[in-house]
Amino acid sequence: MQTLNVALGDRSYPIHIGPGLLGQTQWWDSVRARPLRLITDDHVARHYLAPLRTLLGLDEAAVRILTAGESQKSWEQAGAILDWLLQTHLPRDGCLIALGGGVIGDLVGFCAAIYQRGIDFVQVPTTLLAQVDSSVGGKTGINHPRGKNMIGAFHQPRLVLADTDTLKTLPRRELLAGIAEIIKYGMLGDRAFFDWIEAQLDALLALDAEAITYAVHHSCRMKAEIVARDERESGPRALLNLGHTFGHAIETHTGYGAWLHGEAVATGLCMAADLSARLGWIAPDDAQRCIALVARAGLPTVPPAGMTPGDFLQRMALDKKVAHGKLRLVLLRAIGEAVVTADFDPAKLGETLASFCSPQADPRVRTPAP
Ligand SMILES: NC(=O)c1ccc[n+]([C@@H]2O[C@H](COP(=O)([O-])OP(=O)(O)OC[C@H]3O[C@@H](n4cnc5c(N)ncnc54)[C@H](O)[C@@H]3O)[C@@H](O)[C@H]2O)c1
Ligand SMILES: O=C(O)C(=O)C[C@@H](O)[C@H](O)[C@H](O)COP(=O)(O)O
Ligand SMILES: [Zn+2]
Repeated sequence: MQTLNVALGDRSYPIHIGPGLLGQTQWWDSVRARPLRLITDDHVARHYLAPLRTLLGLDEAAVRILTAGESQKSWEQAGAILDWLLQTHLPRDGCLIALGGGVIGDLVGFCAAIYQRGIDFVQVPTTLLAQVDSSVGGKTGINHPRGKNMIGAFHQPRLVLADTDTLKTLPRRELLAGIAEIIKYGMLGDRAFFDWIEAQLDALLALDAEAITYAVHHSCRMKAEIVARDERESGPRALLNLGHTFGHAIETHTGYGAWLHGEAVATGLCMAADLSARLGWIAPDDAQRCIALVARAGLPTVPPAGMTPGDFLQRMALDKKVAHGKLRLVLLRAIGEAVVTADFDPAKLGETLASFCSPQADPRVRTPAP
């Protein structure tokens, strides 16, 4: 078991990572005595709800089980949860538990941020993506038909409990989605980690315990350091958005759910690498290396059929990183060195979009299963 700390003064919190944590009581000492409400989804509940309920002594009325899926990150679902919290009289010193993937974490975290102007919550991430990324850092929110995560709040959890054993029941497609965010960390800030992912990809795909624990720990360490420096994304935190301006455009275009977040980010990473090479900032071979790693991981490397450069530009214009009317992108100066910049030739962006949206997509293409 390993513990990291997200250093944010009096809002600092631990991230515990390791196998078997969900069966252990000691992690709950700081919240156990408080009024608790647990929210999860039906897939996760099947595997992990009963033992946690017993451990925490929660009765049925303290638990809410949602239908799994990205469409739950909505105003309607947030409203329903807030109604339920009021109906069940959760006081301000209560605490929410988000048991599940990034959808549950983002949605429950958002409800915690706004319920009675903010209450505590705990992240219990059960997907690889949530363990390496979404459970840490306090970005919470919901989607809008016009844009991904457009409504939300920064609200840090009190505790993150990442039981790596839960990944054993994760569907393979969801495992791959998590690997996309792991590749992102290597590309944006740590070339040695990128090399490690290339070397250990088969071990990660086989859920080798040592490789998975290292990947979760290293990713969380990178994210915790960035978040501690720039909690509200006024600077370097935007590096964590590598691949996301393209990826979010795909998710919004496809209506949230047809493409998993990690799949859309995977394609976005390829597009960011390609554009960086077209700008002459990285060698074409390095861009190819990034795309090859994404493809080897069984992730898509081009956008959905029929999505046009115009579709991208329209969606990207609403990206949250737009400043003074200018699109800012996270691009590469090298593998392991990303920058956030508005200073790129838009014609080159057009070339990337045209090349990736081409109907004669290149043979690296792999689109996600329906
Ligand atoms: N807040 C952040 O910093 C941040 C970072 C990255 C992604 N996100 C958000 O996270 C969301 C994606 O999260 P996700 O990829 O975890 O998807 P998800 O929450 O939809 O979970 C994926 C699927 O796996 C199932 N599942 C979860 N854990 C399981 C387990 N252990 N065994 C079996 N099935 C399990 C879920 O029921 C669901 O069907 C997106 O909305 C994305 O925007 C947020
Ligand atoms: O924590 C961050 O900061 C990130 O950007 C992590 C991303 O992986 C994540 O998908 C995040 O939700 C994107 O945030 P957004 O502000 O671009 O909506
Ligand atoms: Zn992401």
